[in-house]
Parts: sequence; C-alpha cells; structure tokens
Amino acid sequence: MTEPNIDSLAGWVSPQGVTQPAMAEVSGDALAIRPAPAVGEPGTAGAMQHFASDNYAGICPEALTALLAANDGHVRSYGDDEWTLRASDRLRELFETDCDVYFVFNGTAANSLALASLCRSYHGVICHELAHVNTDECGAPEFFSNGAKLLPAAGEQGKLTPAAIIEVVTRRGDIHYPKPKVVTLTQATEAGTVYRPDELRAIADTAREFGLRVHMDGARFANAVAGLGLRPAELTWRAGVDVLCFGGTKMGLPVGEAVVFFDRSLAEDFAYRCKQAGQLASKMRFLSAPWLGVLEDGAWLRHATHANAMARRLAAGLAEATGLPTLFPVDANGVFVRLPSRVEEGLRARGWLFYNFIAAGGARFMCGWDTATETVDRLLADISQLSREA
Ligand SMILES: Cc1ncc(COP(=O)(O)O)c(C=O)c1O
Ligand SMILES: C[C@H](O)[C@H](N)C(=O)O
Repeated sequence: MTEPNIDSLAGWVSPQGVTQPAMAEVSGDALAIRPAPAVGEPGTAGAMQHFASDNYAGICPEALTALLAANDGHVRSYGDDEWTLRASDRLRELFETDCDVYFVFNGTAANSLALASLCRSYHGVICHELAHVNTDECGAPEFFSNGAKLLPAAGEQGKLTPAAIIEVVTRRGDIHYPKPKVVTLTQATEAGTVYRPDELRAIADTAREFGLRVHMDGARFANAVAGLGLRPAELTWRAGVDVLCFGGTKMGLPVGEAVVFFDRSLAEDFAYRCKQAGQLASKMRFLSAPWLGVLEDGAWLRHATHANAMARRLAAGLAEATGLPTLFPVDANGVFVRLPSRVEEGLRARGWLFYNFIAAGGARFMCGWDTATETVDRLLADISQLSREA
C-alpha cells in the first residue's frame, strides 16, 4: 500500500488549484484521496434528517455560539465559573423563584439522582407504566437510590391520574411492601401528550395528601411549555412540582440537563451525589454555557415551538394521506401512528429511521428543533405513495 501523502490528506486540491476538505479511501493497495462531499449531499451526515428521536439533531446555533464563546482562557472548574453561575441565575429568572440548579450529562442521570434525593432505598416511586424511568433507564433510578422500587401505574394517553396514584398508595400498607414516597411524571409524556396545570395540581394535591414528593422528568419540558403556551413556573412549582429535570439535549444543546430543585431542602448534599455518580463536570462551563445561549433570547422556546409545529404538520398530512388517526393527541413534538407493516417496511427501505418500541405501540415520529418542512413533506410523500401501493 503506498504511503499516504499527509499533505494531500490535509485537503484535496482541485484541478483549478482550490484546496477543499478531503477524505481518504483505501481500495486494495491504493489510497484514493477525493473531495469530501459537502454536508447535505446524499451520503453525508447532514444529508438526511430522521424521525427516530429528537436526540438525533445536532447542536442549535445559539448553543454552539455560546459554547464557543465560553471557550476563552482559563476559568474555575467544577461549576465555580461565571458561565455556570449566569446560567443558574438565568434559570432562576425563567422559573421566577430561587431554585437550586445542577447541570449533569444526561437525562437518565438527572432523573435517577433527583429521585434518589427524594426517597430512601426502602421507598417506592410511583410512575406511569410507559415512563422513561421505567422503560429506558436500565434500572438506573433503582440503582442510584440503592433499591427504591418503581411502582408503575396505568393511565390513558401516557398520563398518571390521582386515582391511579391513590390505588398504588393504598394497595398495601404492610411492612413487606415498599412505602410509596415519590410520584414521578413526564412532561411532555412518552406518548407525546402534556399535563395541563389543573392535572398537575390534582396530582400534586394527591401526592401531598399521602406525604409524597413530586418529580418531573422534563426531557421535553420545552415542548410542553410551547404546546401549552404557559409560563414555566405555572407548569412546575406553582403546580406543586418539587424537582424538575429540565432537558437540554433535545432543545439543541450538545449535551446536558438541568436538575432544578424548587424546594432547596431537597437538594441537600446533591452535589456530592453528582460527584459520586460521575456527574460533576470538571469543565462545567461547557455544560452550562449552551444553556445561556438558548435561554438568553428565547431560542429554547422558539425551537420547541418549531418542533411542535412540524409534528402537527406531519399529523395533518398523515390524516390526509392515509386517513389514519394518530394514537395520541399531538400536544408536543411526537406523532404516534399505526401504519400498515408494508408501509413501515417501505419507509425503512427508503432510508427513514423511526422507532416502534416506545409508548403503546405503533410507529413514533419525533420532530426536533431542526426538523425541516421539506423533510416532513418528503416523508409524507413517501407514506402517501406507499399507502397507495399497500
Ligand atoms: C422522556 C425521556 N426522559 C429522559 C430521557 C433522557 O434520556 P438520556 O439518558 O438518553 O438523556 C429521554 C431520552 O432522551 C426521554 O425521552
Ligand atoms: C427512548 C430513548 O431512550 C430516547 N429517550 C428517545 O426518546 O428517543
């Protein structure tokens, strides 16, 4: 194999003498250097958008700009930097209360550590049976709480109800059964629905009646705020929520979630819990600064509003193209529909990625901050054609 010419790897020089990004391809003993396709061309990372998850999207411009702005010189580590202080203060302004804020790397850690702060190992955590903490965190909530047991309950449209909570709490009172101590709810839910303030308040009132704390998995909290058009405070502490895990990842941040304690007493020693769990970033500014980027000018809500609008466009187009109803109301950025298997197979054969394993069956199409109208329309055209052929 010929030795690669490092210079030529630095960039491919076109016949016109223009250097552009290059990529190397090995074929047999030869090393071919050719121009890298521009992002957005077929076959490149930016070519095709998908609907598998809002986690597929890249970093939104506002978060990236803030991340790069934070990359300036030396600052104190482990959260003692200006960026982290400013981002925490900005969240206190957003929620209109003196909440305690911690930045961690992902939602599973946020949920698990927050739940562990609200209960002891012998307690129970009431959740919806479709809750992410129950279905997609690989036992992390139980692990980080040293054994607290998740107590799943059913509920229409992915939502818990006071009656379901009361059933779990009163199911048993003997020493052999874990004592319920926390209610966790997901806003927006895993079924793409949202809890209205009155629903939240009813759940919180029931929780208080039985001495339970209220945790909110807000991986898509921004989409719920955008969907309801209400203030974040109305959908959290004013409705009785004790702690919110505010999702940054799906809003367009590179990584990271904010654990927001509205009752500061519940955050006692939480920093130690983060450190012990490997969730205390030494270069915390690179977790916190992107939050400033999206919070400063309301980009967080703008992007969530766009994602929700794309989901509504998709749902409307689906009804028109197939006559199929969505499995749940499209309150946020997710669309669930039961497509004929031939249509699903055809979509996958055309390169579309989407999940089937979430919520109560059907296919899930999740729109993100960057989902393009053209992408929605291309998907709809494929669904329409495949449905006609099915
Ligand atoms: C409802 C919900 N909660 C929490 C999470 C966080 O999971 P992760 O640990 O993948 O960031 C997700 C997925 O991203 C989610 O969909
Ligand atoms: C399910 C998966 O873990 C991710 N939370 C998602 O919603 O795509």
